[in-house]
Amino acid sequence: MKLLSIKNESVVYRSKTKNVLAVNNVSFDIDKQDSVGIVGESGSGKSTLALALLKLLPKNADVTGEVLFEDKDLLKLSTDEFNDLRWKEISIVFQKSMNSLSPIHRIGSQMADIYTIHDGSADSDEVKGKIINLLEMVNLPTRVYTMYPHELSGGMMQRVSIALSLMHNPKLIIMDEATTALDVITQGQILNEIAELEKKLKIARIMISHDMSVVANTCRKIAVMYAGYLVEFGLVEDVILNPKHPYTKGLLKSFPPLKGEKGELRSIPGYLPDLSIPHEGCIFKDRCPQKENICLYTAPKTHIVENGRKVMCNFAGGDC
Ligand SMILES: Nc1ncnc2c1ncn2[C@@H]1O[C@H](COP(=O)(O)OP(=O)(O)OP(=O)(O)O)[C@@H](O)[C@H]1O
Repeated sequence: MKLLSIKNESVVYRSKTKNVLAVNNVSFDIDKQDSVGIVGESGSGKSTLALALLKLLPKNADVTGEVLFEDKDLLKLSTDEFNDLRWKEISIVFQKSMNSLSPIHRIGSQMADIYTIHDGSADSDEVKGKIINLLEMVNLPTRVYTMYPHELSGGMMQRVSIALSLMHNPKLIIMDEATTALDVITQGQILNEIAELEKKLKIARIMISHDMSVVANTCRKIAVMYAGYLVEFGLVEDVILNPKHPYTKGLLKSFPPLKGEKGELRSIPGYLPDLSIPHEGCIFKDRCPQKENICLYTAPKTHIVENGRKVMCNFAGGDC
């Protein structure tokens, strides 16, 4: 059953000197309890896409399209209507979410304050019980309740951020590079915990990551973004085992393989194009090892190939 449907979402950052088309006509759906990882190199529009869903973009960003969450178009909600929904229905964890906490107040009291903003009816014992339960859920000891932010390690801090995001039982959680800054062991532990919590709490997840292997190991579907476009979307096993877009193929070669022999890693030559300059033909043409003349002048359509998989390439074939 569909939870979120992103339809033709575009985001332009406007300034006096230029307009940056950071997200270009992106569409995909997320089912209830589904998990979608968004990958792509730095500057490809991953965070902009996700922040637009939560109305967290700066004022110079113009968002168009539709974002249907259940039946509500998030882009049309008033600020009050949206504030009601944020944390209760959709929440987000950033790489450094904990930086927004006060260094001079204990974790427990800050979590309680955040809890009561959205549910003023709960009494203080009830709130404390709920918070200690949340801390346990993310494998933190009860003593964290009385600790200050500076007393926690990076992994503990991200666990507190995850506990905060789960506070009001959201249906969707967005993780924007939430475990990137952690060491590999802590990252692995937290990702496993998240997978278990999702099953238990029936939550869907959007996971933004530079790291293909993190997405491959923790998500059911993958969305590959390049220069603001969704160039490939599908089930992780389909996309990883049989990538169809040349950018996805390049991206996969630049990460160690998940299984089997470790081959030579190759980065994709060239750079992202300047997103403030209109382009002709395929956006990936300057870096594409498979380009043909058609790619120089014809913008590729998004083809639907199999299992709801989408590929935006002139040579993807299938129905469009
Ligand atoms: N506030 C802003 N004003 C103008 N341009 C912006 C703004 N924020 C982002 N951009 C531009 O939008 C494009 C997409 O940026 P975005 O941060 O969404 O990419 P990303 O894939 O999430 O990158 P990263 O992985 O580095 O976070 C980039 O060209 C970026 O320079």
